Amino acid sequence: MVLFSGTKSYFYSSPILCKSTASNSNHSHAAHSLDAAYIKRAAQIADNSAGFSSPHPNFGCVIATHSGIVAGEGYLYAQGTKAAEVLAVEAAGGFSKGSTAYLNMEPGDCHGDQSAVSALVQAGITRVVVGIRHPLQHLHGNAIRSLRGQGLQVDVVGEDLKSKIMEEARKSCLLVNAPLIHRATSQVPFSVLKYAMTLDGKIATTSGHATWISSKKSRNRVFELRGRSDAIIVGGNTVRKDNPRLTARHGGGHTPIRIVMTQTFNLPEEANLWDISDVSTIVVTQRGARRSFQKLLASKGVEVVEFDILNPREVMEYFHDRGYLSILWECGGTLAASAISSGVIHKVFAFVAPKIIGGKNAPSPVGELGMVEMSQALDLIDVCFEQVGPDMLISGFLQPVPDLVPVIPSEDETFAIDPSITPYESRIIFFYKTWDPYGAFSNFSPHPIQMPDGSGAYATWSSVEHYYQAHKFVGVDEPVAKDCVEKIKFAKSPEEAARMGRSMQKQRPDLVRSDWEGLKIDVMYRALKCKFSIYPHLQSMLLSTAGSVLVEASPHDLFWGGGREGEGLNYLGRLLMLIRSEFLGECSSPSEITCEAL
Ligand SMILES: NC(=O)C1=CN([C@@H]2O[C@H](COP(=O)(O)OP(=O)(O)OC[C@H]3O[C@@H](n4cnc5c(N)ncnc54)[C@H](OP(=O)(O)O)[C@@H]3O)[C@@H](O)[C@H]2O)C=CC1
Ligand SMILES: Nc1c(N[C@@H]2O[C@H](COP(=O)(O)O)[C@@H](O)[C@H]2O)[nH]c(=O)[nH]c1=O
Repeated sequence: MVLFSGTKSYFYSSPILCKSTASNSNHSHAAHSLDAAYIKRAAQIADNSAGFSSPHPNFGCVIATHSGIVAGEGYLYAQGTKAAEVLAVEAAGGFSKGSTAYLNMEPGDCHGDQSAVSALVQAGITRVVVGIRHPLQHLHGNAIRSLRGQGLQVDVVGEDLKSKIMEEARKSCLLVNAPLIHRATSQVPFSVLKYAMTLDGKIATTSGHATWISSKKSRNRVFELRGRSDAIIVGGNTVRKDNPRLTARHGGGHTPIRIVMTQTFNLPEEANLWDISDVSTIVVTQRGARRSFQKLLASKGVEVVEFDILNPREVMEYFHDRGYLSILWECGGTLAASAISSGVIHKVFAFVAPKIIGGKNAPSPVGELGMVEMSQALDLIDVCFEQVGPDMLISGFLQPVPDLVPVIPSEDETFAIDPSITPYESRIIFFYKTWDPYGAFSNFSPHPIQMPDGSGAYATWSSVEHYYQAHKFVGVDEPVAKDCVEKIKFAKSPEEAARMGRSMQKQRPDLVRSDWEGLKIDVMYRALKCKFSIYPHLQSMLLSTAGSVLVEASPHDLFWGGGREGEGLNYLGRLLMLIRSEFLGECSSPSEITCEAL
């Protein structure tokens, strides 16, 4: 279970430290071991955010004093929350001075405010050890350069620190961000195929019955795997046979959405997956398949996305563009074979139960791959064996974690922020996720705003998203609505605020203020105006885009975003352009914004 703590402040003498101080002759070797141990520890705590930080990296930071004692730790909880380095120096307090900071990955300065770098510098850290450089080109090397420029000693594992133990430490850093590195390299989300099979290799009986093959303990483990994923995907036949729920029921943790892939759209009218009160479901299908049934599902709140060519690669490319980091495939053998053949599966988790069911036609975990000789078999890499209750869990990579040389090119071209840019130069700047070159324009960026409430008193909101989502329910005279506003206000991340606001709006439309549709643009405008007024560097970034069209590259949000093929209304982009014009003195601030005014 992932519990939010974000920071831990404690002092302990590590066993490695005892060794290192005991033997002076072996001092440099001991110091080296200490560096490796703390880099591994940084990777270990970074893993706490798996599922939450998507599609951004998992970051961990350990601060150790000159004498090798851990003074503070922190990890990035989710996108749009405080950087791991900020949390670690807060936890270490005065002990940061003269200490060493260990980072599993070079921080990425996505917002022009260098919060991680300045936290380390201001706290008086004198040395930084970096496990791996940031893999994205527009962020790669920036923080390291900046830290060195400010006089800190920066040692990068594998460059400045080389040895076998350092190689192991580096590997732990690659593994903790394997989904990110795979995603960035292959331009599809990191995909894990998970299945449960009997000892004789069956995933169901001949009749298609499959509950249960693996033990309760194994299935609990599956809930954890779900909690680390952005989405779980199954094929239409699994929906027809199993009527699954596909929820992460281990308590706490991230809640993935559910995806059904169906060519025929021959799906049941009633199914657990159509209950979207807690989690959303997206059905991806062939263009034109059973349109009337599509409408019926849409009326239940299920999202349907049509594809000209429905195959695992196209579908994964779409979810990559939608910002998904990792996907758990819990499908049967037919879809699994298709996904493996398309090259989109990166890792496999196979639960093997000590049971035999037999059956010549009972399905197996992977269908036809067209292989005829054993030499063609796919070998798993970095294989792990683990006993889970009575079952054996075998896991391994189908595709090795790519190394970071050469650097992975950024999706979007990086434009230098240049105030001399001519207003006549027209181009489109897309932004979406907070780590994009213009990611600070996203409502999920970690920039708190101060906004007046009904009585005129100012309150702080952790992000524009927190403010926007909560305002769906502001002023509604119902205790549940008031409670909802408070819960959203104190949501731990912008993503959680968004999830709470959206699901409450779906479940209890009666609690949404009656004037919301007419008001929402104005609410967003005011929040954005505040954000770009109080952060000078964000205002400069916005002004530097003068002459460019700003588009929120959300392929699914057709109101705030630009849509998949430019069919979206892009109101977020439009509001930003309006605010930019106001800052440039090209227009005055309107008293109230409506759709028509944009
Ligand atoms: N033990 C385990 O771990 C699991 C067992 N199972 C069992 O497996 C059986 C179902 O297996 P299976 O039919 O393979 O599973 P799936 O339903 O997961 O996959 C096949 C279905 O996927 C859809 N699909 C869409 N695009 C493609 C594509 N490009 N290639 C292939 N399929 C596509 C089709 O749906 P459509 O027909 O709607 O067009 C197709 O029938 C059930 O008995 C179930 O209980 C299932 C999951 C896990
Ligand atoms: N039968 C089987 C699995 N089957 C998978 O789990 C899905 C059901 O999930 P849920 O409805 O959330 O409990 C089912 O459709 C299939 O994808 N998984 C396992 O770990 N072990 C098992 O023995």
